[in-house]
Amino acid sequence: MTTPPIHVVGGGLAGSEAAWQIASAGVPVVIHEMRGVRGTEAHKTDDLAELVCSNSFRSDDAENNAVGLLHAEMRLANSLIMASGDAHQVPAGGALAVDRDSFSAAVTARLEAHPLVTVLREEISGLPPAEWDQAIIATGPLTAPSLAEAIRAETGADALAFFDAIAPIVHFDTIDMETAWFQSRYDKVGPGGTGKDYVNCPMDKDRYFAFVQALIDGGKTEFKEWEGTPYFDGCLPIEVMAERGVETLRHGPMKPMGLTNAHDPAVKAYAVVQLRQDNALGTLYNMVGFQTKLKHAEQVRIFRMIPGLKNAEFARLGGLHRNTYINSPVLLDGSLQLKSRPGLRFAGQITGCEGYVESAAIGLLAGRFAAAERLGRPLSTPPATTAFGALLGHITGGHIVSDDEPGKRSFQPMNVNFGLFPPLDPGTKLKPEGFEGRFRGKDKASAKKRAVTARALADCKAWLGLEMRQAAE
Ligand SMILES: Cc1cc2nc3c(=O)[nH]c(=O)nc-3n(C[C@H](O)[C@H](O)[C@H](O)COP(=O)(O)OP(=O)(O)OC[C@H]3O[C@@H](n4cnc5c(N)ncnc54)[C@H](O)[C@@H]3O)c2cc1C
Repeated sequence: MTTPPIHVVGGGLAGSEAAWQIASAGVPVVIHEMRGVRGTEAHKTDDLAELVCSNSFRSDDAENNAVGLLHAEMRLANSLIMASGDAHQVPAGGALAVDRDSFSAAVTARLEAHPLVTVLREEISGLPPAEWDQAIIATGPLTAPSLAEAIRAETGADALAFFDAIAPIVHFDTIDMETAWFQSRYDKVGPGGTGKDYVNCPMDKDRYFAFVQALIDGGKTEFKEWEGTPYFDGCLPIEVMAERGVETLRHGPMKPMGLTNAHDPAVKAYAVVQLRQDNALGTLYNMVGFQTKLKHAEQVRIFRMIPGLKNAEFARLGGLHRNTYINSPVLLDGSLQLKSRPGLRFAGQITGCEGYVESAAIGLLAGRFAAAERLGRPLSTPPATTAFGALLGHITGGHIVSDDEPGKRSFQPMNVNFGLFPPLDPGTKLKPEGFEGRFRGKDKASAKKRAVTARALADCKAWLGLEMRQAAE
């Protein structure tokens, strides 16, 4: 009996990788890609896995950088995107940058040449039909409107964002807690909360005025034509609010009411910046209401003016652009399957990851999960200690829903970063063998990264080994 195919909708970074993984497992796959029949606002060619903007896969340093680690794990997992990236790289220092045309042409050629892969050029305008018992939707940030509408109808009105308003995210251990303090407004205790769920950074009047002026003067990123509708109600960029009047922010996201400075209760702050826990581990905090289209370097400069954030390191900077992504932590199970429609998976940026590499990595996982299911093998998910697992955890469950605004989604797209990984075991030896002299903060931070990446690669190899044994049984 022939194995029925798995259908992949969208032949971008995620869909191409998913299809490759499925075919490599010996299962037939059909890619349905609309380019060739209908274009998007950003793609320029009909090639699969087109890079719509930069040609960089970012750092290739697997020891010290989370995306470099993800590269390494993907190479271990027979990634087509990484193999093609490596084969078509151009000099870029420690980064992996590629010749975009030959990269996409190579991905297209490998897929088209594979005997188990069929590429159909067509737009899929509704959810997959019932006869596609196994399907993956990987239609990306620019999903065609009719399919987006069908997804919205299936998942509920609040479940699909069409516009991405992102606020910066800060590594908690870089916040100065001698200046900032934990407190929820009016000490309100929400479900699962403690009344101390926010980090608060106080400002006096002079600092506040200087900060508002810096926001107004700061360099902004211009909207591109395709970015269409400027803003959604309720997510105005912080600098646009600042331009509406010097007191606007103090009556909006920076209001000081219901907060008492734990370090100096007698002094009332003129304004307060709040940060909300962003992941279950408590290693990342997002700046509440600080969605912005300031240029990245300007964000770093201006947000470090905030007391308590002088030395802040950002896991992600803010931005505003059209995006289509689902509320994955609510809608998907741990194997990227839509809870309401078993057999239908999502992959790539539409799941709420961000970036070429992350999208391809989630495509890789969705492809492996779907193939395992088709072949009747047990589904094994990557350990949380790996970059694969950390990213999957972010998408399928690792975020916090706000206590103060019940029902409000707090899940936002993100690149892979060290804040998503579980902490090291307390006894982990960080000092290299034979290390003499002072082990300074900087040495410790790099040693920690190296320990996290070494653990990840070992656990990833063990996971892939287990999968191979299961395949052989
Ligand atoms: C303007 C812009 C600039 C970006 N710049 C960068 C950057 O510099 N670096 C970076 O890392 N990331 C960047 N990104 C994000 C990047 O696009 C994604 O991370 C990555 O391409 C997502 O991969 P994907 O496979 O999920 O989606 P895509 O690569 O977009 O692939 C989705 C595919 O689905 C197809 N499709 C859509 N709807 C349908 C349908 N109904 N039927 C059939 N096919 C359909 C599309 O034609 C497309 O080929 C940018 C995104 C945008 C929009």
